[in-house]
Amino acid sequence: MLYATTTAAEKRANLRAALATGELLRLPGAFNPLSARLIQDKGFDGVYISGAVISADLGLPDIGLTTLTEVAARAQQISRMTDLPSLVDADTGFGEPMNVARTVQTLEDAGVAGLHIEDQVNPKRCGHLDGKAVVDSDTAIKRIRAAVSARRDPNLLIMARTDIRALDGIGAAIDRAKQLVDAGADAIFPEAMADLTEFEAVRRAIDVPVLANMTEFGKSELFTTRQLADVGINIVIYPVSLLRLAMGAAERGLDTINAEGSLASRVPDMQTRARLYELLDYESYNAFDSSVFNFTV
Ligand SMILES: C[C@](O)(C(=O)O)[C@H](CC(=O)O)C(=O)O
Ligand SMILES: [Mg+2]
Repeated sequence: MLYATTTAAEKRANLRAALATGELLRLPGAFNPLSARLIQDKGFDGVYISGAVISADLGLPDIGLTTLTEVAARAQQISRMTDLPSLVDADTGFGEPMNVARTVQTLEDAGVAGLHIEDQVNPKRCGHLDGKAVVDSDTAIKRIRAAVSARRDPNLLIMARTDIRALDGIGAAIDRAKQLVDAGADAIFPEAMADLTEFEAVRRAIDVPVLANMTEFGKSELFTTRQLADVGINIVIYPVSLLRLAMGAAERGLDTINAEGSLASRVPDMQTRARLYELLDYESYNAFDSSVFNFTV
């Protein structure tokens, strides 16, 4: 009832332990706190909190318009609704290295299990679009050093994302990944890999966990969990997927009202009231106060 019973410290320790098994962890993007409950209910290993989704949710493009305060507030709302560890997208860290340090502490306070900081210049953009620019190695390294030195819980996972592949190729991505690991990154997010062999090359070059971003309509093919596990990937995210699915269904529903004058034909596609209440754990509220759940669905 009300929120997760697992503490943030336990979730971070759990994420570390899960990564240590070497198994591929699957983290769908929770587009709201309720969807985090669904992700947990379906047996996934964690939730991803996407910057693209937080922006889109506000009706904004993913070009660095959201603030640390907004991202932390959403990360907290989502994280507290699940016992699973959450991994949040901290974009470029919201400023200079000192801002990165403050970002890490703020997101740590929000209860996330991990976060990633990327090496794009500000204003950033989606990693799967053309026209990106990245900062030099020195700046990228400073961001990660600042992030690592700022955390208070040593289990908070600091992941470094590099966007350099799209600009300078896979060789540069591997070099940068190594530098970021040397700077203290606990894991690497190589963005916009062209194919599986590139994921494999990054995997071979470093010995910390590697994340694969299976975002749709992007630069990477949508590999299966089997394919990713076979090349040694440790975390796969589906960052915007649930939002895309939900918005696709919403569009079709609105078209149906326009075309048919009713949503009756769409009811079979909908989550039922009973299932929603199950996810909300409505019954526990009734156990707390028996006047709450005195009806049938
Ligand atoms: C992972 C990502 O950073 C995100 O914000 O979810 C995006 C996803 C997307 O826009 O498809 C990304 O830059 O890849
Ligand atoms: Mg992002």
